[in-house]
Amino acid sequence: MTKTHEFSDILYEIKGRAAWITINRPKVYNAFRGQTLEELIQAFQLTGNDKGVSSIVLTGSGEKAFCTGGDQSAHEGNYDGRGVVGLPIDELQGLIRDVPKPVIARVNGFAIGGGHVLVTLCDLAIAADTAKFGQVGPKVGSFDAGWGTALLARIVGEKKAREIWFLNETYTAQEAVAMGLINKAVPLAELDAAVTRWTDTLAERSPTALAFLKRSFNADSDQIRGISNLALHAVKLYYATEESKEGVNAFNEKRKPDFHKFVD
Ligand SMILES: CC(C)(COP(=O)(O)OP(=O)(O)OC[C@H]1O[C@@H](n2cnc3c(N)ncnc32)[C@H](O)[C@@H]1OP(=O)(O)O)[C@@H](O)C(=O)NCCC(=O)NCCSC(=O)c1cc(O)c2ccccc2c1O
Repeated sequence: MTKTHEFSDILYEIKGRAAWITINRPKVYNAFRGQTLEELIQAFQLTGNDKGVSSIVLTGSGEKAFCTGGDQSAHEGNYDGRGVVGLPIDELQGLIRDVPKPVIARVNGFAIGGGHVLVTLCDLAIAADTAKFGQVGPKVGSFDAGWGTALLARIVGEKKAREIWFLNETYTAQEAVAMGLINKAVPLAELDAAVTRWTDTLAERSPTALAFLKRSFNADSDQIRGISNLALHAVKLYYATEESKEGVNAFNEKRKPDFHKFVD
């Protein structure tokens, strides 16, 4: 059975025992603005309370992007919504951790910036072999530290995590499997079938056992929440600087940033 709910920036569908949450802003490569995060938060709350749902699939619409993080066209010193930096991103990230059901990232294209952090936070991740992964913070005047750095380091190792954040290269789906960031890469045409195999399997498992297992994994890394919170307030201060604004402006003007004129 497929049930749907009405949103503007996302799609929310129940397929069998799985909730599929799709960021639906393909023109900006599924970047999120304040409204997108409000809707994602609502959708995760809906699924959390739905006893008929065994697992949650988070994805992006189209074939270009899973999610490219904050919408840079809605970023003027701060983003356009509520919360510390104009995005209630800490609430969404907390919900992905706290919802007592496995969350699967279905990575259909670029997972960049805040989109990369979402993949890091999801319990499982499966990607099309065309997907690309990477961090851009120091290129665009931002950083999403805490879950984005410390949890990433637990997953891929310290050296790799530092490489990802400092050099801002993009990585293929195969490379993401090799570093442990995602579980599996499959041809794009087989992505939905592969995700559905996992959601069908999860639907056969004991929901209570899954919930306790998720909580047990979380308990071991939950102090990272404090680092994330601290970093979010640090980013707010950073966004007020000309150095950060140079990164956002350069991305929107499609040019290379020149950060050194602000720090030399
Ligand atoms: C994803 C890319 C590597 C793709 O590059 P490519 O060259 O293939 O394509 P284009 O660059 O031309 O992009 C196509 C098209 O999409 C638009 N677009 C892509 N990403 C965004 C975006 N994030 N916001 C707005 N628009 C976007 C692009 O402008 C093009 O539109 P046209 O109309 O010209 O066709 C590359 O696009 C890329 O690197 N994108 C990422 C850009 C980025 O800066 N992302 C935000 C990083 S910061 C962040 O995500 C973030 C989020 C948080 O929630 C935080 C919370 C707390 C602290 C920090 C946070 C934070 O840093």
